[in-house]
Order: sequence, then structure tokens, then C-alpha cells
Amino acid sequence: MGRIIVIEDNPVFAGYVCGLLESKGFQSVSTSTCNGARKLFSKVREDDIVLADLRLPDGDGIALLEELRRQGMNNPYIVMTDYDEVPTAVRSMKSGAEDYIPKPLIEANLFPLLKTLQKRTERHDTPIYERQSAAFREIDRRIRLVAPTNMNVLILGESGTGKEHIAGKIHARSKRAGKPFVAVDCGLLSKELAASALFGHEKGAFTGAESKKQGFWEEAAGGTLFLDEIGNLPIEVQQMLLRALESKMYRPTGGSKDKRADVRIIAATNENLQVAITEKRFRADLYQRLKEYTLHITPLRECKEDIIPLAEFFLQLANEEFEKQVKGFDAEARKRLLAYTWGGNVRELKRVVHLAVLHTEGDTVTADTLEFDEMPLTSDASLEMDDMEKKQIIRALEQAKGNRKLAAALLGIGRTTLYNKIRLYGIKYKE
Ligand SMILES: Nc1ncnc2c1ncn2[C@@H]1O[C@H](COP(=O)(O)OP(=O)(O)OP(=O)(O)O)[C@@H](O)[C@H]1O
Repeated sequence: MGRIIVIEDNPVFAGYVCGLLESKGFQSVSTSTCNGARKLFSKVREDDIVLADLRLPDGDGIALLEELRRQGMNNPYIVMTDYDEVPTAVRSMKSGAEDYIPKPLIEANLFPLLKTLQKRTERHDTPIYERQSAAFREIDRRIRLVAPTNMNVLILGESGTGKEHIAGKIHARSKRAGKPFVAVDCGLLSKELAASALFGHEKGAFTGAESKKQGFWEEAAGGTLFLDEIGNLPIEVQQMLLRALESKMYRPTGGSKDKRADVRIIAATNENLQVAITEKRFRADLYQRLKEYTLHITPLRECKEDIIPLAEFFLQLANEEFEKQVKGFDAEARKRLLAYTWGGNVRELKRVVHLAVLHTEGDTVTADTLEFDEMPLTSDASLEMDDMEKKQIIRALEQAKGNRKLAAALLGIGRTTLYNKIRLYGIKYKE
């Protein structure tokens, strides 16, 4: 996880912000001057986020932002303002700042914003744990089948389930592995600039197009283009994407000739594209093209066998980062990890463990250091859920007259998952 670079000349406010960040498990470095910021920028990592004051003793936050962008660094940049500086802050957004936060509102606004930005800066080289649950072994089998083909793949699953790294895995196991893997978050493409971001533009194609630029499609030539949050792709660009998928031909904005590049598309979404089609936000013909092969990624709460191994994996990563030697989770902490619903999936588990390790003083993580995003289910509620699931399984077995294969099909789960659940709930039903 990257650091937060705090640039603030008021030592009391800087101390307050760094303290807040630390309490939420963020690592911060701070400086009070533009010169100090330049030194930090010279060693900036791509997953660092900048939080800068506007007025500094030797310059201002907007000039620093422009310098950082000139160095080719796209790190998220948040401006902290006093109330009377809002017009200047708006100017900072035009120079590429992500957002501005009035200083008195920092505590309430900073963390939701950091959470969103961190998703964007997640490093793509973070170590990955090979999940062993039945659901993931099946996903892995399907990945192995489809990876060597040229089929477009649509990955469906809730946010944080690992769709992006699964796309990376498909590419790594494909014949295109030596060629580029380009990941694009369609949610971040503006309606106006999406076409040129994807397919490039010629010099002078629009105001601000000072030179010719290649788009993501060309960047991915011979390799794979991963289109995350595909449901957010502006409708105007969907027709162009469809044409490029069908004929491999595309035309850069402002260009007079078509270009050609062979690209495999992997798209992902956590929204129901069929609803988007009915609402006329997504083209049905593009959807058909994208889903030549579909992978459904199971939410973490349905892969309980993965929770503790993943938590232990993240504990080791956090140990390395914080130079600690926390050995594991006590019984109550494990129980809570298993009972929680994990709306944010693996991303949330990673964050919860990261923070817990930071707060752990002994050698074992205890339940009181686990800070979940939502209120955890009380153990009564989670027992109720288990009870409901157990009843559903028994009903399906009754309907299928004990035939496990049929019962699994009725429940919409794999046979191995059904066997695991029968064992977990101690269900006795003759085959
Ligand atoms: N098996 C795994 N081992 C280690 N880390 C994982 C694993 N699966 C997911 N993660 C981590 O969880 C986070 C979310 O993963 P990823 O971005 O792939 O999810 P996503 O489904 O694409 O999310 P979104 O829909 O929000 O874009 C990342 O930090 C990723 O490194």
C-alpha cells in the first residue's frame, strides 16, 4: 500500500493529519515546503497519494501539482483548502487534482476519498495468494481452458473479488503473455475524452490536443486490453469498440485513415449489464461480443474456506511492511473474520488485516483490532443465516431425492461446494 505525502506548513495541522492517517493504518511522510515536496517527489512511488496545502512558504500547491504532472507522474493529488480558497481550489482541479477538501472537513471527507483513490493506485505487482476453495479451483480450471484461446472474456463479480488480477492471470497464461497487458478503468474515462483515450487522436483534433497520441488500443497491440467497469463506458464510444472488436479496425479522433491492431479484450463489471441494456445505457450487440466466454467470480462470503488462508497471507504482507512479527489470529478474531459478510470482498479483508496488524502490540491479532466497514452480523444473525442455508440444502436434497448432482444444480452451486457444505453443517441424507 502506498504512502500519503502530506505537504502542509502549519506544524499543528500537519501533525493532526498525520495522526489521523496513522490511526487508520496509512503510512505518511510530511514536509512543510515546496522544496521538501520536490525531494519527496523525486522518489515518489506510483501508489503514493499526495495531500497538499495550497499556500506554502516557498510557492503553492498548484505549481507543485503541475511539476509532478510534468515529470509524467499521475499520482492522485488532493488539495486542502481554507474556506476562502475555493475558487483557487477549483483551478487546481483543472490542473489535474482529484479533489479538494476544506480543512475543517478533513476528518469526515478524507478517508472515503482515500479509499476510492487507493483502488486506482493499487499496485499490479502485489503478491497473489492461490485460493484453494472449491469455487476458486473451478475458476482456475476455466481460466486454464480459456487463456490460450483468442476469445474475449467477460468477468462478472462484486467489487474487490479479484477480477483485475484474474484478467492478468488469463493474459499471463495466454499466447500473448510476452506482449502488453493494458488495464483501463472505464469509470474514469470522461464522456468527451473516452474515444481519444481508447483509440488515440491526431494533433489538433480538439482544443488541448497539442500532439498526436496513441490510445490504449494501440498500446495493447498484440496483447490484451483489460476494460474494467465496462458498464461505465460512454454509449458514444461503445459503437467504436464494437467495430474494433469485429474488424480490429479503428480510427483515431481527428484522423482520416483507419488503423489496425490485433487486441484481445477482457472486460469486467460488477453491475448487471442486462439492466444497463434495458435502460439503453449499454449496447446489446457489444454485450454479445464481449461475453464470448463468461467467468463468474464468487463473493468472499461464499468461499469461507478462503477467508483464514487469505487473512494469514495478508498478515505476512503487513508484517513485512510494518517490520512486525505478528504470528496469527486468536480464536475470537478468527470467528469474527469467518462470520462477517465481506461486502468489500478481498479488498476489504486486505485492509482489515493490514490495519489490525498495525494495531497489534502482542504477537496475536485479537478481535478488538478488527475494524470492519459495515456492522458485523451478531453471532445470532450469522447463525440464522447458516440455519437458512442448511434448510435450503436439505430441501434441495429432498427435491432431488438425495441425488447430489441434481441438488447442487437446484442450488446453483458446484457439486464440491455442496459436499463441503453437507460436511460443514453435518447434514445426514442418504444418496
Ligand atoms: N487471491 C488474492 N491474493 C492476494 N490479493 C488479492 C487476491 N484477490 C484479490 N486480491 C487483492 O484484492 C484487491 C482487489 O482486487 P481486484 O482489484 O482484482 O478486484 P476487482 O474485482 O477488480 O475490484 P473492482 O471491481 O472494485 O475493480 C487488490 O488489492 C488485490 O491485490
